[in-house]
Amino acid sequence: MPAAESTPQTLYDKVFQAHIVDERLDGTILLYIDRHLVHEVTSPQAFEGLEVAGRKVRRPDCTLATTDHNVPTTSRKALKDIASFIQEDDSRTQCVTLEENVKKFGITYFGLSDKRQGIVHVIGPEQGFTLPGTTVVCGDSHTSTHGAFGSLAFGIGTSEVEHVLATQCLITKRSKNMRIQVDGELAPGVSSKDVVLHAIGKIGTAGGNGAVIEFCGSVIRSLSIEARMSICNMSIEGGARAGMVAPDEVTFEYLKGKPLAPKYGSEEWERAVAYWKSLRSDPDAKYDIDVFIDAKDIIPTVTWGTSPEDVVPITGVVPDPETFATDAKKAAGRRMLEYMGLVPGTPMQEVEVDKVFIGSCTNSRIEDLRAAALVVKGKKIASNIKRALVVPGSGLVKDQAEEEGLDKIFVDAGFEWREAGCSMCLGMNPDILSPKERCASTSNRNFEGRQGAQGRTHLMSPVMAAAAAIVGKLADVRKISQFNGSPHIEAAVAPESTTFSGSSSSGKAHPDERIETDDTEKEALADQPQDSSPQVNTTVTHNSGSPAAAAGLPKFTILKGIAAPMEKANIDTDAIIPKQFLKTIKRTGLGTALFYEMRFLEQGVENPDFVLNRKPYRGAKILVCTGANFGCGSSREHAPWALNDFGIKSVIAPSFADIFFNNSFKNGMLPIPIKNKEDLEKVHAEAVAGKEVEIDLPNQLIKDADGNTLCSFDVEEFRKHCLVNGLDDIGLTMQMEDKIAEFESKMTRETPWLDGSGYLKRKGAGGKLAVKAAPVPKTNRGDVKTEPLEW
Ligand SMILES: CC(C)[C@H](C(=O)O)[C@@H](O)C(=O)O
Ligand code: SF4
Repeated sequence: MPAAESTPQTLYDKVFQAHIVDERLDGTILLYIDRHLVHEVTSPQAFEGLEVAGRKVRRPDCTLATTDHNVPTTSRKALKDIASFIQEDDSRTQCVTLEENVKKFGITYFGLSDKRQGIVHVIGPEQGFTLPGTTVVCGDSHTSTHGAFGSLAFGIGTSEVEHVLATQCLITKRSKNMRIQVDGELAPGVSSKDVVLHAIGKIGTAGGNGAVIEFCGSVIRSLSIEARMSICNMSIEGGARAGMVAPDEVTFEYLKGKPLAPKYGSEEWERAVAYWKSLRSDPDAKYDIDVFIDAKDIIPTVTWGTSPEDVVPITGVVPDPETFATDAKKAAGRRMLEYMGLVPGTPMQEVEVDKVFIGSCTNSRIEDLRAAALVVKGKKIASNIKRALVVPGSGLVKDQAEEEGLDKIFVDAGFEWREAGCSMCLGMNPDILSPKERCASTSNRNFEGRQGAQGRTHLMSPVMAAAAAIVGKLADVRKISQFNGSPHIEAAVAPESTTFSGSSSSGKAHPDERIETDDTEKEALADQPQDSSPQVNTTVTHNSGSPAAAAGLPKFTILKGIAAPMEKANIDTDAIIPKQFLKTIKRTGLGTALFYEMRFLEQGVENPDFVLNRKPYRGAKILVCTGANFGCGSSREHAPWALNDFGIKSVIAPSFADIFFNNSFKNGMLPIPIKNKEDLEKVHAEAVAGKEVEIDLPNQLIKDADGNTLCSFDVEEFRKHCLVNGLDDIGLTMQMEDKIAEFESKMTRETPWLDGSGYLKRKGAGGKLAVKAAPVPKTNRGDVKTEPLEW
């Protein structure tokens, strides 16, 4: 177990410190990853990279895969295999490719015929795969969800997925410590979703940039694990790398009997709990940013705009952009209201709704469904509601809800009761909004086009979405339901069978308890696609000759070219590349989809006003954006791939979202944060004038077309070293094999419960793994053979 440090540490410091494999003088850290979740959207290119390089998955026992984003949520009664079940070609290809990859690389996989399939952030906790004090990653921004257990959990891009698959490590830096303390008591009808929406409204979508947020205070302590997950889930919407809650009795109680947690009552369980109890911030620990929220200031909250920070209490009105602080904010506000079809001053409760979506990794767990069912019970959805969907987060949640009779309550009220998946949260599957349709949604992002092109999303809690379905407008749930306290706290307890009409509750406390621990390995392996199985579409092949996979990273030294100006703040990765283009299994060819919604009018006609459609910006190599928080939202590496493919190799902006920033470097691109307004304005002016700009990375200078220096910039030494030399950091990390193996031996001694104690036993625990024997990379993605032993 990690030794106690003398200086007071935060929860984040403790977990981070315990996972350091190696640290360079410049603060670059090789961090060990305990748990890796994999889904079909962000993994195909990573597996392809492994294959091309002849690398293996280092820790199949610590890797868990499922399909969630692309899967239809219609009945699976007729399911034979995924290849025949998914109609849409690209969605099918991604899912089939994942099945091929899990088979090829020996990874535990929950497919559509497995009750444990579901949204990746629902199934990890449900299985006890997520444990306190662990590092958890996934190629998905909402990995922050798992921080509710006191784990350090964060989203990564596809290149990092490949890095973790190959090395079980990541190259990273320390984050800042941020604390959000919520004290007091939640008022009746106020959910944990309201807490997090309120917090994001307060700090803004860039408020947590570069930081890990620890949520604490009496309100957080009073919440169930599921309610804490909803809060940590949306830390990413507050710009943070991760969100964490210190593990406590509530956490331990949740983990009892989970298939992949240490066996309850065993000596290992006792050891684990003793360690988990040490994972709380020391009394004098210092935070870089402190935020206090009084619970009495939180009432049911909804969003009005197209960014999660655009929140308003349900009792409020649509804000007037003319009252906003700056011209840029006024302009952004006007655009949002136009997009959302809203008029300033309209009471929020007068806004009519077309569709209702209860689901997503934020709010699709059993307590969410129980809470929404309490509101809906015995009522009917309003006649203007075109569709109301309830999409459980996993097959096990669905089963549990059905045992409690919740499905009947929803169906009787007019809701559709669906199968597990991401569904209308981002509409990569058939569940989408039509243009201009307005949705009351329990998901986490209200970006333009998120739930369907031109769709209008209002974020809210499950009980508020249920109320909107009943009233037909955004509604204050407190007016139609009686609450004794926070809905989440009430719903944490399984109802008696009499509580819900039609319930046949068997008294089982939690969905996953239905799987006998002894059978877990058998069950997991039973769902692995078999070699002879017709469900693997053999027409899907890995193109090992793919130029993208084999081309390597070009060296970045001097970049000179046209710079395109942009002014908008919070340009999210959904805007950089919308969801319909994520269904590729390649890294290339995405340039045509770049800024798709802004760049093209209806029917693919170019928007003549969009900067990249104008001369000379069609050939831009650089983007200069004066708005902050560029690349926020999803972890999709498709965003830098699209920029790169278009020809843009560097983005200059006041600040960047963390995952986009990382992803850019992994593709040989240079994101340059320039905080100094005057400096940024000088570069922006050159861009507006349509002149060339020169970026000199070795000297860290930005110059005008005549070679005059406009400003200097900062870049981390290690990142610069990799860019200038075109280095493949996977190869560099693999040269650290001895240190990684030594670290793993230590972990096996100190935290043995993390060694794949569940479905797949670790092969050769404590020793060196197959990675040493892997053939020398065929790829030239970096000069791994000639570089010194340094990373
Ligand atoms: C597809 C994936 C990269 C993405 C994410 O990272 O968040 C998705 O889950 C989303 O919610 O936009
Ligand atoms: S945010 Fe939505 S799309 Fe992304 S993982 Fe969660 S449910 Fe899936």
